[in-house]
Amino acid sequence: MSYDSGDAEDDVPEGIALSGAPALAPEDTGASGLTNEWSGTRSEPVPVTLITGFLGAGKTTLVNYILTAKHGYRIAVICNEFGEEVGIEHATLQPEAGGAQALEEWVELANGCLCCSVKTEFVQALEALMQRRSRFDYILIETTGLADPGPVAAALWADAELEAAVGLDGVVAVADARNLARQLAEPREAGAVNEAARQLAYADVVLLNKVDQASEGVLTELEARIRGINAAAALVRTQRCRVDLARVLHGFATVSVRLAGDLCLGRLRAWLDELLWERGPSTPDVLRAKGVLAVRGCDKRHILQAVQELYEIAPGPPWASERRESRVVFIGRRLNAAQLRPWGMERDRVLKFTPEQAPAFSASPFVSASKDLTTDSDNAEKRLCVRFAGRAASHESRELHMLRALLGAEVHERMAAGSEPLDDAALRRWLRAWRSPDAAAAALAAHAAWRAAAMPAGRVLEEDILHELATGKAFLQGCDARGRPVLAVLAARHDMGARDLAETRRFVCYVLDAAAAAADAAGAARGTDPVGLLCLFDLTGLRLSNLDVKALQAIFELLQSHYPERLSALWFINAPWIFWGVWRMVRPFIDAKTREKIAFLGSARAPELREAIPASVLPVCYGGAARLVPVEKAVAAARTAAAGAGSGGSGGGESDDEAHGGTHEGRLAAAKAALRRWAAAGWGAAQRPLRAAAGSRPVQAIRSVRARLPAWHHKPAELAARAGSAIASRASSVRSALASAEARVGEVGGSRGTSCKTGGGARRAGLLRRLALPELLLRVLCVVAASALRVLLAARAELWAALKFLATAGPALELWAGGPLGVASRR
Ligand SMILES: Nc1nc2c(ncn2[C@@H]2O[C@H](COP(=O)(O)OP(=O)(O)OP(=O)(O)O)[C@@H](O)[C@H]2O)c(=O)[nH]1
Repeated sequence: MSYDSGDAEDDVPEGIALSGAPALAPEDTGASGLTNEWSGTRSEPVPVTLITGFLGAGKTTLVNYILTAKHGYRIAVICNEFGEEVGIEHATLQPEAGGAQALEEWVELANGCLCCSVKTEFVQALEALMQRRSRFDYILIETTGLADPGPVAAALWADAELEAAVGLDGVVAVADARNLARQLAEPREAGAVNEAARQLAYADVVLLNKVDQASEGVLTELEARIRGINAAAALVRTQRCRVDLARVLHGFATVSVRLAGDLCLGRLRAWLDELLWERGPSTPDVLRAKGVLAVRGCDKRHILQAVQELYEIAPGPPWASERRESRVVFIGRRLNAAQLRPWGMERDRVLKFTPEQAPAFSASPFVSASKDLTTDSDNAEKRLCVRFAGRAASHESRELHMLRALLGAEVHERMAAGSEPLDDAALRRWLRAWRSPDAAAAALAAHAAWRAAAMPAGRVLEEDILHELATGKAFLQGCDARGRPVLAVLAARHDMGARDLAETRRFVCYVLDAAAAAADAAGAARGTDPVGLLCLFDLTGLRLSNLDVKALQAIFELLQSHYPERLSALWFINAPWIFWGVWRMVRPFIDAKTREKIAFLGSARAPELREAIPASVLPVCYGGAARLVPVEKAVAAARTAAAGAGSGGSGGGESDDEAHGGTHEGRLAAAKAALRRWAAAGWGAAQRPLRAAAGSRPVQAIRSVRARLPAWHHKPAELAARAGSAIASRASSVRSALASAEARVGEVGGSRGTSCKTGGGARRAGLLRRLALPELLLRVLCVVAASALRVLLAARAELWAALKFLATAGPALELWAGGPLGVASRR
């Protein structure tokens, strides 16, 4: 559809839409109800409709129907057959019924399924087809009954050239009313979702076909099941796939609009907001708009770029001597004269449209997003985002849909129980990490099972990570300039000899859960998806005893398997030379995507830190003004805030100290804190004497101490102040345990024989501790060895000369000595 300009531009009334594709008269509207609005301009993308459906559902019947209906399109069909039956589909076309009149190209792909084994051939076939682009207006792809439409649709985006040449117009799933229930019930291996469900999940339109073969009751039931799998798809009952083709083939139209004179930018924006955001079944569906604008009071041209709902208006080069006018091309569906004319014909509407007339739009967050983008016209990254956001969004929503359909109710329940509800943002993270709905669904199911087993309480309890918390090595600050929660880890406070790897893993989960919750809260406050976290892994003062390959591997393994896309950046700070050996061992276990997020900063005062993190969040040790916030304190504060919000603020006031102070529990806990203080050298050291003191029930004794140590044990100052009186009053048993433990410490000393650890672990720990002591010596030795090597290398020329001299002087010396040297010397 287009509006023609006539011959002379000057004859054109101001604001009339001009040029474009040859128009079809209303009579060209076929019985199908479809109006051909395809402009035929060669550079525009060809719409592609993917027809999917289980075996025998009626896909070929639909293709036949489309080819024989009156719609004016010239159609290319790519047909995928399974096995060797090439030619059968083509033969089933019905020329006697006027069939194939619209058929311009027929490509068959055989010996495999489009979504897997012949994907490459599919892309090649499509590319070859595009060489003959002028012969057709539309492409239909009929998949095999077993194909998964996801990978086929994704293949259209596989290659930049193809992406520009074709556009996925829609996915149509044909469902067989007679057999669908049975097809959906077919079990698949390892809980996989069967093909029929996949096809429905991916569809934009579902044709519930063969309605003549099912009762009304069955049809209603099937409709409910289809809605359960894909509520967003249009659902149409059909017999022999006879459907209003406007619901299946949409087609794109191109309308060019020209407007002489200057535009008021604010009012144009208001109009665009309405056009792009207020979409309805009968309003224009603009997929793309681009053009040049003459803006009132500005000597520069303005460039309009719009992709689906997002648009950008950026200043371009200045106007020269040519006439100032605006020209815009709209590409989309349902672009007709009546609805697009306001922009062109009713210039008054654009020019006289007051901002008050559009209050609904100004409240829209998207409007402000658009405005943000327009203010930063030089930002190429943003512009790129705008350009591709629309297409990416539709692809992603399709995949989200699929992922939701693939996940069972059990996974949803488990995730909710594990304090990880599967909202859209969470699903998007898993999709981005695993790249396909299938892989994401499998990973999510495994994750939900892991989390249910690892955290039966739904979260890591502080009492299960007491030793790790006591080290005081993890801190959760506020958010950086990009809204990323900042996590700081002081690696020098990690003691490999004293840690228990299982507890360290729990601790990592605790910290990541806290950071993830902070990211979610920040996202919710902004009204956007949460962003990832920025982790500062500070290696300042690292010693051999802090080097823990397994713990580092555990961090990356957990991040990759259970916290996908939660990490935005990981900055190692001040890595000393001893770290590089460990890094070399850990690096192969880190996937490429995570590796890209890692950077090494040479100093705690690196400017990157101050650039990325506001001073109010950046700890003092990195040049900021903030205090380090221990992660458990951040968690407690978040919980108090949540409890306050939940109970109107009444329940959040009581601190842990107050809760425990004065009670038996409080005093006992204080006594344990004294134990902790006494055993400040590490939990491992505390366990040994305690075990000895507890006599025959060491495990129970240790458990009871661990269980009773409250989360607030990390406040040594307060606890130490109370410990004396508490021990004196009620906790006599603990005191005696302490006394005997202290006595025992003298006897046992560093005895490894009484360690709670397994023999191998304890020996390693002891070895490392011993290694840690002569660390300086080791460093000196290394330096000496390196210097010696350097001297040897530098003196190699002299050495070589000396050897040559010996070789030549040897015979002379022999002569002088009266025989071989050896003989001479023996004599
Ligand atoms: N009764 C009835 N039969 C139908 C209907 N639609 C299609 N059929 C018949 O169902 C059979 C299978 O239809 P096709 O269009 O070949 O199905 P298909 O999905 O292409 O089959 P495959 O290519 O094998 O996956 C044919 O005999 C059609 O005539 C319908 O609405 N009612």
